[in-house]
Amino acid sequence: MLSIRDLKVSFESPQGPIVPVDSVDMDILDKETFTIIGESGCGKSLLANSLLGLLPRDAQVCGTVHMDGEEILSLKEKEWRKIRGNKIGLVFQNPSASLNPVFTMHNQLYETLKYSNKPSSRDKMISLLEKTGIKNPLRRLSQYPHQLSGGMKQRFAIALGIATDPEILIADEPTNGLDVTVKLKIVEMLSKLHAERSILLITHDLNVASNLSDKIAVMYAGELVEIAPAKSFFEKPIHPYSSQLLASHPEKEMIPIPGFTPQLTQRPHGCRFHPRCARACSKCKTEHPKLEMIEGERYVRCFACA
Ligand SMILES: Nc1ncnc2c1ncn2[C@@H]1O[C@H](COP(=O)(O)OP(=O)(O)OP(=O)(O)O)[C@@H](O)[C@H]1O
Ligand code: NI
Repeated sequence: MLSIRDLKVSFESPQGPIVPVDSVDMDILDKETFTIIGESGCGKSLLANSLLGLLPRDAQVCGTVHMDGEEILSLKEKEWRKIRGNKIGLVFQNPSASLNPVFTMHNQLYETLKYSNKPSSRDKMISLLEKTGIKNPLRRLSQYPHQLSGGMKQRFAIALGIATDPEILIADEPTNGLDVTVKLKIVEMLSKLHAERSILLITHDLNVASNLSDKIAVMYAGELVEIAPAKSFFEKPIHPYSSQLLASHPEKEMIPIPGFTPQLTQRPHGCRFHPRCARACSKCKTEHPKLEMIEGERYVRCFACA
């Protein structure tokens, strides 16, 4: 459904070009929940935003993204607007900041639907709110963002994301900052939506990832280092970074990964993870591994594992 090849996002910097997203290859299938995990700053949000034509002005992007056979990366802004919302929906990372405080829920939904030429009847709006688990939808429609709790705002942000019935929904940290009970409810609601469309989910939360995903991609220093079906990934992560990331989780052994993620201007030669990797050999210090298929459906970027 969405096929990404050799996607790169780069910027000019005083120290020369930096490449926060580097040579990403991945496919998101129909009705699949594809989740990207990885430490802060590894390039997850820039990757997601490049699929929406929402990169900062000074970003340079290359590679290809095909959606249902059509290349979308090279589209002009006017054409992007037709895709954004209609074919690709977005749940903003921070609903408190993205919801307009002077508009009621009704107005915001109305604008979103009108913008993409979708019917904006009250019944349609009520069913969207019901679908995202918002109780008393009729009363809620006349309220303003400040009258809603954090969890309710997040539900509403998801309602806006799916309002135009996109084929794929991109949700960047949809449970960030929510308390545990609210988070669980949002996860439950997202898993219901999952049957209807593809979802690209970005999260730091490994519980959320394991509950919702069909596939997991692990990103490190701008590159995907592992792609695997979620079940086999959590049973047996293969890339050393993946295993260390899982082990560093508070609910697991909580063993921190030694060292730091490299700065964008000082990425190590060879495998980008080698300075932090317990299994690194001399080849890892000099040669750059490719993402290779090792078992059906599993891809790993590692000399020690391939
Ligand atoms: N406009 C920009 N100009 C230069 N560098 C940028 C720009 N936007 C982001 N970056 C850099 O690109 C890297 C990746 O950023 P990105 O926001 O994609 O990370 P992330 O994986 O989503 O992190 P987080 O988990 O904290 O949200 C970061 O090091 C960031 O500093
Ligand atoms: Ni991010």
